[in-house]
Amino acid sequence: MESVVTVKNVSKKFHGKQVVNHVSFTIQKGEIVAILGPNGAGKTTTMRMLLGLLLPTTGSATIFNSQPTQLKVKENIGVMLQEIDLIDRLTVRELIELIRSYYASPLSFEELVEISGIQQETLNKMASQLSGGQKRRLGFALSLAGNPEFLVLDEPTVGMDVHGRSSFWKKIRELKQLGKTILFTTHYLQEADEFADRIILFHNGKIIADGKPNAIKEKISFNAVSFLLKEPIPIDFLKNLPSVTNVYIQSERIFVVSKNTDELLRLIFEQQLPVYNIQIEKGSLDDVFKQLTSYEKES
Ligand SMILES: Nc1ncnc2c1ncn2[C@@H]1O[C@H](COP(=O)(O)OP(=O)(O)OP(=O)(O)O)[C@@H](O)[C@H]1O
Repeated sequence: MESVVTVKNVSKKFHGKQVVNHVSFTIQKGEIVAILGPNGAGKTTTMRMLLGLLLPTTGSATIFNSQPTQLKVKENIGVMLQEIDLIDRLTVRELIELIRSYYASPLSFEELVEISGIQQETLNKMASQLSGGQKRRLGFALSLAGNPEFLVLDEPTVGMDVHGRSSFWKKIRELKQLGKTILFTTHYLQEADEFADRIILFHNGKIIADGKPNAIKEKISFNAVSFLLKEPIPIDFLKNLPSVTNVYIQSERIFVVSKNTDELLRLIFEQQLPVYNIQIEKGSLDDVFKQLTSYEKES
């Protein structure tokens, strides 16, 4: 198998604070990989180090076995960051043509408009006056201008409406069929689950899971009993019950994560805990993500 990306033991400290902590992964040709994690998990920082936009404190990152800053690498990757810098006083049409002109074998103007879903009436608008969703489409078109082998997309669908998202993912699938390698970050767990071949889950600057969406869900899925309280119960009391691995709160509902929910239910009834509206929860990736985010709020 041919590696497109190799990240080895990469760390980053900002003002003494470790935001990426010894991260390593490789990406093979043709893979679609999602980097998923709560706000501040270190996803964008890792992506910026991978692209050579930020120097790692330790470790190294290569693309096509070369430094990411080398021209031959840059020519072969398409990048769409969260903020796109748009040159003032250029229309969408002019901007696409300008970026195309930097490449020896660019995709045709028509192909870029078609793939990115930019509407004809948008082409003559000033690029700086586009809506959030239109800017993402333009960013997508610009990232594809050089017909790259490797695409790096930071939160690609933010600001897109439902129709925009579904046509975007349809195009990503077509690009995969052409053998392209794609790395994207997302906050939409469903998108990662549905469209990625593999998910790398980040938390607190570390990779906490890496694998196929199903395997990840299996690995980190959990069962919980959730309920509302008639009167307060100390969180520590719940945390110390047998089989309980975590307790967290969402909108007044207490979630008690347990390896054995039958046993937990028995204890709740036996000890006549002051709870009502009891539910059994089967954890999904979404729940795990919320759980991670709630850890963050606690810390
Ligand atoms: N240039 C910087 N200087 C100082 N701290 C930074 C800098 N860039 C990022 N950070 C901090 O590093 C941590 C990780 O940020 P990063 O943007 O990589 O997270 P993320 O997982 O991409 O989050 P989000 O989903 O919110 O974009 C955060 O605490 C952030 O405040």
